[in-house]
Formats: sequence, C-alpha cells, structure tokens
Amino acid sequence: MHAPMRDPITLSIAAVDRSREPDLRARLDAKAKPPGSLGRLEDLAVQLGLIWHPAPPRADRAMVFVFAGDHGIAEESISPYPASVTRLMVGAYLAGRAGLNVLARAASAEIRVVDAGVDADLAPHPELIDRKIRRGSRNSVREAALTPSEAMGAIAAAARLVSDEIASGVDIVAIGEMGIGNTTAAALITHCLTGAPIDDCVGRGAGMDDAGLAHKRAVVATAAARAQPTEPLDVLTEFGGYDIAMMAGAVLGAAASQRPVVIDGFIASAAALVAVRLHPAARDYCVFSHRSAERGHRVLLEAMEATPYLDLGLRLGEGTGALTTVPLLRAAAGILNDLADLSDVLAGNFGPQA
Ligand SMILES: Cc1cc2ncn([C@H]3O[C@H](COP(=O)(O)O)[C@@H](O)[C@H]3O)c2cc1C
Ligand SMILES: O=C(O)c1cccnc1
Repeated sequence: MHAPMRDPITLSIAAVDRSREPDLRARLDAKAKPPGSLGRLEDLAVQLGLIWHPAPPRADRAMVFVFAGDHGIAEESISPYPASVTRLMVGAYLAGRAGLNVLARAASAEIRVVDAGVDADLAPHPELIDRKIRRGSRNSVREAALTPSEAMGAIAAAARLVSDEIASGVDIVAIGEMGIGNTTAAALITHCLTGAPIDDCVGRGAGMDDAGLAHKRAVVATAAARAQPTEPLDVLTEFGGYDIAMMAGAVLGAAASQRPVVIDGFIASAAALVAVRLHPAARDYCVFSHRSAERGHRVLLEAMEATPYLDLGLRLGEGTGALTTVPLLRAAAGILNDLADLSDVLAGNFGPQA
C-alpha cells in the first residue's frame, strides 16, 4: 500500500544520506580484493547501498518502462522516418520482436509498454498500458507542444505507474521511449535547460544525413526563437512530448519510492534533467547507463555530472542502453551483499556458515 500520488511538484523525494558513504566504502575495502579493484562497480555498489539504506540492496526484479508518443514537430521533416513508425514499433514490442524485447530478455527484465500519446487508436492489448494523453503533441515550431495540465498529468500518471510496480516488488526501474521526432524535442529541452548552443544539442537522431542535420538545426532554431523558457515545467510544456513527460514522471516515481532508475540515452536523459531540475534529490536515484552516440547527450551528462558506465556507440533508444546496464546493477549489489571479507578468507573462514 502507498499514499495516493500527490501533485508531482509537491511529491516528496528524500535525498540519500551521504554520511553513510564512508561506511559503505570501508565495507567494500574490507572485502576479499585489493581496495578499489572493482573500479566503478564499487561506485555503483555505494550508490545502491545509499539508496537502499538501511536494507541491503536488492537487484532481482528489473522492469523497463517504454513510453511511446508522437511529436507534432515531426511534420517539419526533422526525422528520416515517418511518424507512423512510432505505432508500428509499439506493435513490434507487443509481438516481442524489437530491440527492446531482445535486450530485455538478455537482462532478464520485465517490460511495460505505455501508450503516452501515440497518434493512432491502438487496438487494446493485454500488455499495452493505455495512458494516452492525446494523439500526438502539437508542433512546437508554432505553439506549445503540451498544455501545462497535460504535462502535469503525464508526470503524475507515470510516477504512479512506477511507484505501483515498486510497491509490488520491482527492485530496478529502467526507462526508455519510442517517438519519431523526439530527438528534436530533446534537443530543444537540452538547449533551454543547459543554455548550450543549438548546434551542440542537435544530432542525427535516427540517421539524418548532413543536409537533414542542417535542416533539423534550422527547425530547432526557429522553435527556440518562438519561446525561451528556462523553468523545467515550462520547458517541458513548450518543447516536450508525452513520452518525455512520462519519463520525467517515471524518474520522480522511482526516486519517491527510493529505488534506482536506469536512464537510457539522449531522450531519456533530457527527461531526467527535467525531473532533476524539478526535484534535485531525484539525481541520487539516477544511474546513467551509457554514452549515446547522439551529439547532445554529452551536454546532458555534463549538466547532471554523470559519467555513464558503458560506451558502445548505441543510439537506438527504447530503453536498450539502460537494459545493457541492468546486469551491472546486479553485480554491484552482489559485491556489497555476497563478496566475502578478506579477513575471513585469510582465516580460511568463508562466512557465517563456516
Ligand atoms: C525503426 C525505428 C525504431 C526505433 N526505436 C527507437 N528509435 C529512436 O528513433 C527515434 C528518434 O529519432 P528521430 O528524432 O530522428 O525521429 C525515437 O523513436 C527513438 O526511440 C527508433 C527509430 C526507428 C526508425
Ligand atoms: O540516445 C538515444 O536514446 C537515441 C539516439 C538517437 C535516436 N534515438 C535514440
């Protein structure tokens, strides 16, 4: 049981207790290995230890939430693919045949596919969660993509979904998206929230060529000339999408329930930055999986002082990068929970049962 979801802005998110960190580091240093020899897995173990304190971290049940939504700005020819690919890929998720499904199987993760705002009347399916706010966002070159109440509603709906699953026993949350045009929305969010130049925020997305990239930059400049918000909810309303708003809500839901949330690539990181600007303490719960090949991702990672774990040249989205990192969280929890102390090994004593 949990309290009813409050207004996402007044949602209560507790920062982790950093005073526990030296104790966790000392515990890791006492284990049967040279201090620091598990490298950044030890940092991840510390983060999980802080999140779960005073309980030992658990990392058994992982669940990826994929939020699908269409973007009005797709009518500006900013993607090499038509908007109809969004709903077709949702079909592929439900058929179990997409990159999402393959990588979720490899990570032993459960999948939740959420219709956040696909521009189609999707047929009901037992594994499709209908949270559709609207059939696609508005074109942010001309007008705000979302209304403030749509943005708030999307955040609240996703936060609720995630906190309900955590209440039912999910240990690790991962987030991803599907939405043709969403690298343009994410670029606009990145530009507004970090102040980085547009050219540093815009990349090739699903594979724009040089001419396409130049056009995409011009479209982003036109939209950015219409409005220059800096407050996170205003930025989300002007330039976001239902997929991005729900990913921000998912981050807040995981943080409010004190569970780690693995952030996928560029678009998911833009949503995470919105969440962190709304609630700075949410940063403590974010695990940044990988460095995306998409140009603007480095700007977002710097803005959140994040060093991702993997650099595989990924640029798919769908939560695939977050899923490749799930085994690292399991390893990190195992290091803290199961690795013997060096003193026991040196005494020929392998733990309480010996
Ligand atoms: C077949 C296909 C599957 C995808 N899965 C994720 N994306 C990725 O590409 C889209 C963003 O790129 P842009 O902003 O250039 O449209 C998003 O849907 C993202 O998740 C895909 C893209 C395609 C074409
Ligand atoms: O980093 C990502 O998640 C990404 C990059 C390009 C296209 N789609 C997703």
